[in-house]
Amino acid sequence: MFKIKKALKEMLPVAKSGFNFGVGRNPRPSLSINSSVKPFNLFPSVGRPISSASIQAQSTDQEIVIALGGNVGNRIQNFNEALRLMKNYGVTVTRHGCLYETEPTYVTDQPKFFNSAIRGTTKLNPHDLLTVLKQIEAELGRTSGIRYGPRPIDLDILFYGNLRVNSENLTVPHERIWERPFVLAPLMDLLGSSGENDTVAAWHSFANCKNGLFDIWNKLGGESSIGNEGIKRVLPLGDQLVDWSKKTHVMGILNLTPDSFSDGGKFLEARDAVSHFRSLISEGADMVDIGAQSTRPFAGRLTVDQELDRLIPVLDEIINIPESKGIILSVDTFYADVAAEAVSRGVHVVNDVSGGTLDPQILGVVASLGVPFITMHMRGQWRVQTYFKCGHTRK
Ligand SMILES: Nc1ncnc2c1ncn2[C@@H]1O[C@H](COP(=O)(O)OP(=O)(O)OP(=O)(O)O)[C@@H](O)[C@H]1O
Ligand SMILES: Nc1nc2c(c(=O)[nH]1)N=C(CO)CN2
Repeated sequence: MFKIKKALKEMLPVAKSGFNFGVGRNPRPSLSINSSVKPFNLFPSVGRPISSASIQAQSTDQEIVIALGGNVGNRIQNFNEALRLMKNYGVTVTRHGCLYETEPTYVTDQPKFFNSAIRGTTKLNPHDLLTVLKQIEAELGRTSGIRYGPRPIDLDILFYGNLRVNSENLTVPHERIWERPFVLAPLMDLLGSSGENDTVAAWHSFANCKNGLFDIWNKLGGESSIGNEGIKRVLPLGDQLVDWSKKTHVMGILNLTPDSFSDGGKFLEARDAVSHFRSLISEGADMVDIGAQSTRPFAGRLTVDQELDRLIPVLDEIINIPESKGIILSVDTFYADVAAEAVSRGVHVVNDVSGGTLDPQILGVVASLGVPFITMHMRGQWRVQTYFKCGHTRK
């Protein structure tokens, strides 16, 4: 009872004020969300149908999965905008699936789709969530077109807590999950290797197979179908769409440091560094990671300015040589300011050996730059990494 009251109290401000449609570049029409529970048929995955009293308990956070698809306009911009709006309107995104480029199904004479899925939590009830998703689709320019035809964005509710919903305008789990590789592939990215909690166990149970959703996915081809069957795992980097499923990509390392293990001191001069960059490319590197700060044990730490002084002259030369066209560049740094400067000069990826722990600004900065972030794990403090052996530390 306490939980229900608390949940209703938490929902009240939302219900009173509506969601913040005014935020962002364009003023948006306001949508008032009525948080009261609408009538719908509920059949919990296990056990008896839920009574209306317990329906209200769903206004506490529920775990949900939403599938995204779209094949009209700037697909990545539409996905990003849909995610931003979802967050604004009451969905907390907790996990992102990978991004897939997929051949159109059902109606095949239309452009390729982007597909992905997110896992999140929401206090919106299922029908209010559907209303919000329809509103976002409309805001992103979706108009009623042909069934299964082209659209800037399609947002489908795959799962809502452990509930089954069957109403005139909403069916959860989504009816066509089971036949769609473009839905199952990103859904797999959102699941742990086995049931993580009761809600995820319920999602598996909806599949009516011994190994739940994993069996359904494997029947449709599973991981080995990615890259072959009209479904590619992709990542937009600058103006390229990189297909990660086509082959193993090789990353070359360019250390602009005096003291790194393998090549310290060899490429301090810009001329030598650029020449090494060229030879990495000629030997088949698809990506080059450029770092000016040594993170080996006992290395002294450079300031932002010192790191930039080493990095920028080399970076500027590399960006301007023809060989760098089509090559993915990453900057190996743990400083937010170095990451921002490198990206402004054309670097595609930020690679942080400290996983965001040495400069707390870096995660927010990289998020606002909108570039991929490689998060590395470092054992213990930088200076003592080698002392972490078999779980013991030495002072
Ligand atoms: N789980 C669900 N998620 C989203 N919409 C749903 C769901 N269940 C039923 N619907 C209903 O389906 C209607 C049609 O949805 P939509 O226009 O997205 O169809 P579609 O994209 O052409 O096909 P599909 O939903 O199979 O991908 C929606 O207006 C909505 O009322
Ligand atoms: N590959 C792919 N094909 C589709 C998709 C989609 O998201 N991806 N959505 C459709 C409309 O629901 C119809 N066909």
